[in-house]
Amino acid sequence: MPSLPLIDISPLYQDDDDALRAVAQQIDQACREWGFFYITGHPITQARIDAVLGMMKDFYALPLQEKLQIDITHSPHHRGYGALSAEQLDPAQPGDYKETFNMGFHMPEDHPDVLAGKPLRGPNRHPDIAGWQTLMDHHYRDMHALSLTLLRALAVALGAGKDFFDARFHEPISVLRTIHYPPRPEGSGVVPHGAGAHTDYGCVTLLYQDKVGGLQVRNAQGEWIDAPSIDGSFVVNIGDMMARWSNDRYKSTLHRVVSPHGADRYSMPFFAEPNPDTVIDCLPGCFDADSPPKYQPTTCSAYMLGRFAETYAHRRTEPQPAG
Ligand SMILES: O=C(O)CCC(=O)C(=O)O
Ligand SMILES: [Fe+2]
Repeated sequence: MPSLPLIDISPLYQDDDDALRAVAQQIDQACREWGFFYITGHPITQARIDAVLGMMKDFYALPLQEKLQIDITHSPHHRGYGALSAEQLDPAQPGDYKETFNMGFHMPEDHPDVLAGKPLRGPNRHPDIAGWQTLMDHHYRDMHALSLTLLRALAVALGAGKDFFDARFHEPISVLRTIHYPPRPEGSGVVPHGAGAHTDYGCVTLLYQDKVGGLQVRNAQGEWIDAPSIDGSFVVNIGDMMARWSNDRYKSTLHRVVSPHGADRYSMPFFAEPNPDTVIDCLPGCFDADSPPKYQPTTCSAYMLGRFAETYAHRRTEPQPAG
């Protein structure tokens, strides 16, 4: 069975347009066929990943009451700690057997957008662990930079001009998330879902996963294939907003996480999502008379809020922030 493509993106750091086009061509093919691929040759070091993993293990080991000090269900900006079952990625299944920490693009309480109640804008909420905030802020900035490097290649691949996404991502609502999947409870006969089958909502996701395994991707034949961890890589996948932007030229592919057996699993997706007012409309090179635009234009924030309401129970009942 063919496995997911692996692309070395180091040529993107050469400041050479031919090298950019060569990588863009490989990414284009991977996004049309799979919507999923691995990248190597990126600048995030193993030492950084290990530092973040160490911090997150300390955080998840805290008593629940302490983690709930930054409960995401009390955050209009969707930041902080999500307890087991807070998210239900597959609405046909029970809540996901995982706990999470979400952070985004930090905006202080007195920022005009926050005062105006713009959705998904606000300050991050961090646990009180020495060194946590400095490390996570640093990692968020580096993952944002990596996502922009990839988005330049995607823009070239889509014929949009290499800077197309830069202006749309200068104050993004991208989310850095850490996830802990506890070992599944044995003996009850019920196997919980680590993460139910879903597509991601944003543009691209860059995922670090540890060696435990469990990520599965649905291929074009409808079969679930394993996407195991590969040393030094991130798994990259296209989200629904990019599928809309590209008129489904690029696939937003179903994936899920099988709850681990007898081991804790840790992962870290970075969801690249543009500035909230960005209009998501079919790109000029992605439609013609034979294949007209399939989707109505929307904005990034309208789209995201709609999707969160489908997967977080507390977001269906709470009034949504205006804006
Ligand atoms: O933890 C993983 O490997 C994948 C998580 C995921 O798909 C998500 O959070 O959207
Ligand atoms: Fe996902």
